[in-house]
Amino acid sequence: MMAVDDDLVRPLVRRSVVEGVANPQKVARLLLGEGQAGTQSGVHEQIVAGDLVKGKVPQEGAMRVRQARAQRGGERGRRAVPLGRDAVASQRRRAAPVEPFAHALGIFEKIEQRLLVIALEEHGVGFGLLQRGEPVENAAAVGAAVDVIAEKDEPLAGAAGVLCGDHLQKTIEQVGAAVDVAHCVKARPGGRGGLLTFHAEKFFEHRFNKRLQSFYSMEKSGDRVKGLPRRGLRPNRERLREERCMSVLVTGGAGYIGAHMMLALRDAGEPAVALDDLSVGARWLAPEDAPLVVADVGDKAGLARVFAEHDVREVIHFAGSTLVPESLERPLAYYRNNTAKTLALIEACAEARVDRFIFSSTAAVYGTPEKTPVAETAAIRPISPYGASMAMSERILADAALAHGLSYVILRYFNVAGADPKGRAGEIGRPSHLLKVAAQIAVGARREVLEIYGADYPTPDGTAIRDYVHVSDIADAHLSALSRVRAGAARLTLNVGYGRGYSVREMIEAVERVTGKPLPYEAGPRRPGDPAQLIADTAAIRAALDWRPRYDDIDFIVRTAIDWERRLAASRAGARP
Ligand SMILES: O=c1ccn([C@@H]2O[C@H](COP(=O)(O)OP(=O)(O)O[C@H]3O[C@H](CO)[C@@H](O)[C@H](O)[C@H]3O)[C@@H](O)[C@H]2O)c(=O)[nH]1
Repeated sequence: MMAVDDDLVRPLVRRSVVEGVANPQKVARLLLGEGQAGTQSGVHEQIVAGDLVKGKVPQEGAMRVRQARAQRGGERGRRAVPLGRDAVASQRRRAAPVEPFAHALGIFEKIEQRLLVIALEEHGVGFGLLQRGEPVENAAAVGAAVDVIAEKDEPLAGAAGVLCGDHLQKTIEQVGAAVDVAHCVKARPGGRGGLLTFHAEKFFEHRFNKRLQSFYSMEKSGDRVKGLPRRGLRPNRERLREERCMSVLVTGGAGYIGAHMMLALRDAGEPAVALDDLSVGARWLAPEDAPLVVADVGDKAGLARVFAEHDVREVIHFAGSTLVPESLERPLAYYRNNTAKTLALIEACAEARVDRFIFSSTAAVYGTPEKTPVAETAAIRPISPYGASMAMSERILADAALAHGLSYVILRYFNVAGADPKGRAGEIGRPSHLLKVAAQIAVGARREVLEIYGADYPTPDGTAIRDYVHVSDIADAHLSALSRVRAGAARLTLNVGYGRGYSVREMIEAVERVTGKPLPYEAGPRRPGDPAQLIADTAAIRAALDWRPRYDDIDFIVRTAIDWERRLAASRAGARP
């Protein structure tokens, strides 16, 4: 592998077209037409020239380049193979502008290479290939996002992966730990010598829209897509490029679900900014490498500043109060935090250029549904101030969307539970959620006995049934919703659940299975505001979004909650677990 000359790389990167071709012989083969078709010779010439300047191109490779150019003839052929920096510079000056173009080298199968190229072009993504150990700063000039891809089976120091925004200052070596490994089927991050195998399908799934994904699967299965040229779809590049530079605003980004959302966005290579007043969340819960604005979500002037400063066009709104029993004690706080502040946020969006909105709502808007599983078409009859405050916010958003051209997805989620499987985030404090309380008792962080709120419900074992959804799946649903609003105008309200429920007793049994210890509990009276049963009808979300839950396994959910609680218990109060 050869190092690419910085002076050469920088201007090329600035044009979003770096071909850090590792091996000049490969370049030669490409120019000879033996490799991937469709090369942009301007780029290759410059890179080859750069390699030649360093005197590292094997004679054979240089010869073949010469031959190739000679065969093509023309002026470019005649001035091929410059031998000094001046020649490189002059060639660089004369080189015609080139289209974004890339070779994925060895990471992808051929078909994937081509599709990757199409995808990157499609999305106007600044794209570059850097050498092992090459500082990523060389690519920083591209702007908001750079995809860095190294060769297959290359040591982790030249890791394969997706980088963006804040990672740009890191070298590829450092990136070994920082790189998104979510889309890698095999990864040993954090150390030298590991291998990352890039999982192209996952990459496409998360990064690109449905249309492209289906194109990808059809191409992969060998089908031709009728009416589409083989080199793909012609997008509005300007718009796509613009989108790549924006940040997604995550309100409540230092809270339980918001922090998972920030992680999911980072894992997907999406620049994001968190906004949180830290009343419930904590600074250390939000990813360290993402900006966190400490502000009130109802402060319109503050929001306008954040929108402008971070070029926000999309908002994912989590900030608010979420505890059913607390809402009965402090209803006005719930209407202020959840309804009035959401109104202020939507007003600020309407006044700015923010036109895509994902709203985290709740199954509590259904109250006690007549039918279970409950579909989105069911009557909205909340039985707690919490549910009512969120139902009002939903209505405000829907009305504002019609009048102000907002595109939105409302996600009504059922019982969020568990913690990040990698242990990076989880629920903190002493909220009243069943699994949180049970996990705290199980690890000794709470001394009391778990109280079952009602054992006389009309359910098989008498205890209330809920549809528990892993928090990372909730975050993924938001990512899918984001893709959906980007794909075109959307006004969708969708349940987020797995479509099956567990009773309180079944949850206790799951905790006992995972810990291998009995959990002390006793049955008490019903808790006001609790319906007997809440299970999602998931048909709508499965049809509307490309959301595929990854953690639909109650023992896994419980295990992540227990692991998180153990981390918290082991750390000193307030310290990062
Ligand atoms: O110590 C406890 C805590 C809870 N429960 C029961 O466990 C079930 C789940 O309760 P909890 O975890 O407090 O969640 P919910 O009250 O169902 O509300 C959650 O689920 C809603 C959607 O279903 C979300 O909107 C809310 O934000 C979220 O708090 C309910 O039947 C509770 O009565 C107990 O029996 N003992």
